[in-house]
This record gives sequence, structure tokens and C-alpha cells, in this order.
Amino acid sequence: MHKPLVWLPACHRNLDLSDPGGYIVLADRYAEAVAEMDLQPVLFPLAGAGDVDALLPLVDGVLLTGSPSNVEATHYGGTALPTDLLDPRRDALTMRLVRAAIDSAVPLFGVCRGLQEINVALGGTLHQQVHAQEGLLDHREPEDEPLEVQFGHRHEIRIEAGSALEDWAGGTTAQVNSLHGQGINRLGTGLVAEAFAPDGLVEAVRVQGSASFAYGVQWHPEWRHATTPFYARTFEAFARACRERCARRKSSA
Ligand SMILES: N[C@@H](CCC(=O)NCCCC(=O)O)C(=O)O
Repeated sequence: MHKPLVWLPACHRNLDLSDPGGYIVLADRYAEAVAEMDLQPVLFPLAGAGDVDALLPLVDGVLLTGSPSNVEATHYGGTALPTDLLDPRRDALTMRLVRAAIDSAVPLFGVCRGLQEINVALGGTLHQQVHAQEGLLDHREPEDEPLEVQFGHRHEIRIEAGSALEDWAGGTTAQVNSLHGQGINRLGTGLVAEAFAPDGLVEAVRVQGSASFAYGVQWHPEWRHATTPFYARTFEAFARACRERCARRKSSA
């Protein structure tokens, strides 16, 4: 019997290697976090939007990872900045996958870029440079510091009382890391903001009325999740939803 399968859409990059070809990449800490929850991470390397209907029924959850690339602004009526690192193939897949996962009640969890993808797929918009917006903070990581510092707690969030996030955090405030230049501007249709940074930026969303787990967070709960109770409980809630779907799939097979 296999473990519940979690689809992690990969990124497409031209790595700085002597081989000029493109690469399909996935940061290992997302796959490790999934595996540590006793779930099986899976990749469908060349899957595009047209493959979603065939592949989604095979999996028990979808984790949209963070990535240095930005969702291309054309997906929300803007124009990409000349400095943007883009990944049109990932965009094309995830814009379809978000809607399909919600419609099919497949557990969906978006981290950082993943949260932004959920928002854009549901018709929302992004600030292309949060730090350039009057009144908003700089949410980017200190790039020259070691990873431990980059992923260290950076600011507080305020969590809506009565939300599942409050349960996972053990209260209505928590400390989180912060490694992003973009952020939610207008919320997508059907999204409820459940956590906010001190400058008011939306830090977490829930899909209202979703038949399964459907959340996005702007921070990185995969980082040191085993030793950070808030992050661990968030991942555990996603994992539980994946296990439940897996059990349902097996019993109806
Ligand atoms: N590029 C977007 C999304 C930020 C993001 O997902 N960062 C994660 C970086 C580390 C990783 O690869 O997981 C933005 O800047 O807002």
C-alpha cells in the first residue's frame, strides 16, 4: 500500500551549469517536509494545464511550493517587471490546478509563491514590489545572511480569532519568517484573509466553503517545522486532510 500522494508542481529553471538545457527543480525541503509527515511527494515533470484533469484524481493533496520566480503579472492584468524571474510553465499549470483542486476537494496548501498563485488563480492581484508600496514593510529576506538567518522569524502576524490558524498557532499572534518581494493586493474571489503582517499585508488565506483543506500562507512553515509547533500543526492539518482523501479513494476503489 502506498502512502498518500502529494503533488508538488516543479519549477523550470536554466541553472548556471555547463549544460545549457533547462531543468525541472523542486527545493528539497518541501519534499522532505511532506515525507516527514508520512506522505509521498510526487512530481509530474512535464505536466501542463491540459494534464490536470487526468492527474489530479491520482493524488491526495497538492502543495504549491515557494520559489524565487514571480507569478507573471499578465495573469492579473499587469505587466512583468524587467527584473522579474518568471516561470511561465509553472504559472500555466498552477493557474488551472488551483481551481481544479478546489473543485475536486483535493487538499490544497500554498506556501509563499503558492499563496500568491492561489490568489491570482482566483482572480486576485499582487503587489509586484511590496517594499515599494507606501506604508508597507520590506518583506524580503536578508539575502547575504546564512539560511538560518534568512528563514528566521522576521515579524509578528495577527491571526483572526476563531480560525483554524488560531488553533495551529495556539493564539491570535505568532512569529513567522518572511522571504518574499510580492504580496497580495486584491484578494481573489472566495478567499478569506486569516492573518496579517503589522503593515496590514495579507499573510494567510482560506478558500471559503472549500470541501477540503484549502489554505495559503505567505511564510514558510516547511522550514524547521518539526521544532516549530505552529508550523508543525499547520503541516499536520494538511497531512490529515491528505490521509482522509487517500482513505476515501482506497475505499471507493
Ligand atoms: N518570488 C515570489 C515568491 C517568494 C517565494 O516563494 N520565496 C521562496 C524563496 C525560497 C524558496 O525557493 O522556497 C516573491 O518574491 O514574492
